[in-house]
Amino acid sequence: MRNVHVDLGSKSYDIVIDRGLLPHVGSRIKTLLPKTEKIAVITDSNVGPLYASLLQESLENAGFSVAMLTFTAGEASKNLQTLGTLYDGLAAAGLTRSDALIALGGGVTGDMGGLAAATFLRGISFIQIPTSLLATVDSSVGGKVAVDLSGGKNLVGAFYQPKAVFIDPDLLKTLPIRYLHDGLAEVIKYGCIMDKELFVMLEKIQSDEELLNHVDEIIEICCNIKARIVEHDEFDTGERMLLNFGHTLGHAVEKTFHFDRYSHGEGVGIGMVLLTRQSEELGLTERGTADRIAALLQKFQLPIAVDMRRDDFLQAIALDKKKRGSHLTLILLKEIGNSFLQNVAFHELTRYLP
Ligand SMILES: NC(=O)c1ccc[n+]([C@@H]2O[C@H](COP(=O)([O-])OP(=O)(O)OC[C@H]3O[C@@H](n4cnc5c(N)ncnc54)[C@H](O)[C@@H]3O)[C@@H](O)[C@H]2O)c1
Ligand SMILES: O=C(O)C(=O)C[C@@H](O)[C@H](O)[C@H](O)COP(=O)(O)O
Ligand SMILES: [Zn+2]
Repeated sequence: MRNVHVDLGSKSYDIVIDRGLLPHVGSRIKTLLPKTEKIAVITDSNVGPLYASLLQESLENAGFSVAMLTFTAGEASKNLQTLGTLYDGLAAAGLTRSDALIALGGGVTGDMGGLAAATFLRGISFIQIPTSLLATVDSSVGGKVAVDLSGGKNLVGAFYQPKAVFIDPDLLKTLPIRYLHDGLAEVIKYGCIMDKELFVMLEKIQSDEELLNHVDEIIEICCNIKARIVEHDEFDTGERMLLNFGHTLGHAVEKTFHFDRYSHGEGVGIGMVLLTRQSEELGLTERGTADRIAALLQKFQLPIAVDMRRDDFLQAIALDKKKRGSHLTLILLKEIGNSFLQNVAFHELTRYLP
């Protein structure tokens, strides 16, 4: 078992990483939330049929009554309409303020379930049980919860920390390869922004099988990086923005293709390469860095280019959450493992765009 503690004062919590954890998670949650009687589990149409009954049984054995709410899998569901349906489900299940919500699934489930937990009855206890690589290494940690608008990614959301994150890496065995690679893009991101050793370790991995053999260690490394950043900057006013490397262009890619062509990790991968190529041209990044990132992404069948024009990027970036008035904060690399924030006037942004 591995444990990563997130130290946020009264909002502190543990990330537990343990194979075979899911069938035993009910008793752990009972210890954590002794006054809770009812738990709503939010899951999607792929993950539900695989794992919901195992979780339900574990929760019921621990004495909870359980309401299961399922939505259609995919980023295109991460919106206000689905959220509204979830609120109706929570109300119909009769949840009270001492009850709790569990998100069982990938980042879409965690982000939307978290926003439901943050807002239903003005906030009920929230637990993350991430099931995709991306959710284990990134989205289940740190408390960013949100849904998309057609105008942009994660535009309606909150900062709402979970009471615990329970990771059972055995669940990754059923994850489709496309989404294993999608999650890897965020792992590569961590390597790029502050862990050269992690990046080099990924460069040495030659197959998906080898990747899965290292996955517990990779999850622990990434959760530790994110936990330390979030402890310093929970509300994304400085250092936390480094976690957004590749996301300004990546979110633009996702939005431009209506959230159904490129997955989040695919968008982030494209964003990391395109931005780093430009910053190399501007003399801000060590030469060869973009090629190195691109080679690593390509080894795991991730895209490194996109059919978009500069105007498409500009339009989509207009609502980026790192924009303050007429300035936008970009995240750039000096070299692999070394990142910095660059404040750019919006009218000068084209210098950084492909
Ligand atoms: N809050 C944050 O800090 C944060 C961080 C990174 C990404 N995100 C968000 O996370 C989302 C992407 O997450 P994702 O890649 O997990 O997407 P996702 O939730 O759509 O999951 C990807 C696909 O894998 C399936 N799946 C998940 N776990 C499975 C399993 N164990 N077995 C079989 N199928 C499984 C899902 O049903 C889905 O089809 C995006 O919306 C992104 O914006 C949020
Ligand atoms: O936790 C963070 O902070 C991140 O930026 C992690 C990102 O991987 C994640 O995609 C996040 O949801 C993006 O945040 P946003 O504020 O740009 O919506
Ligand atoms: Zn991300």
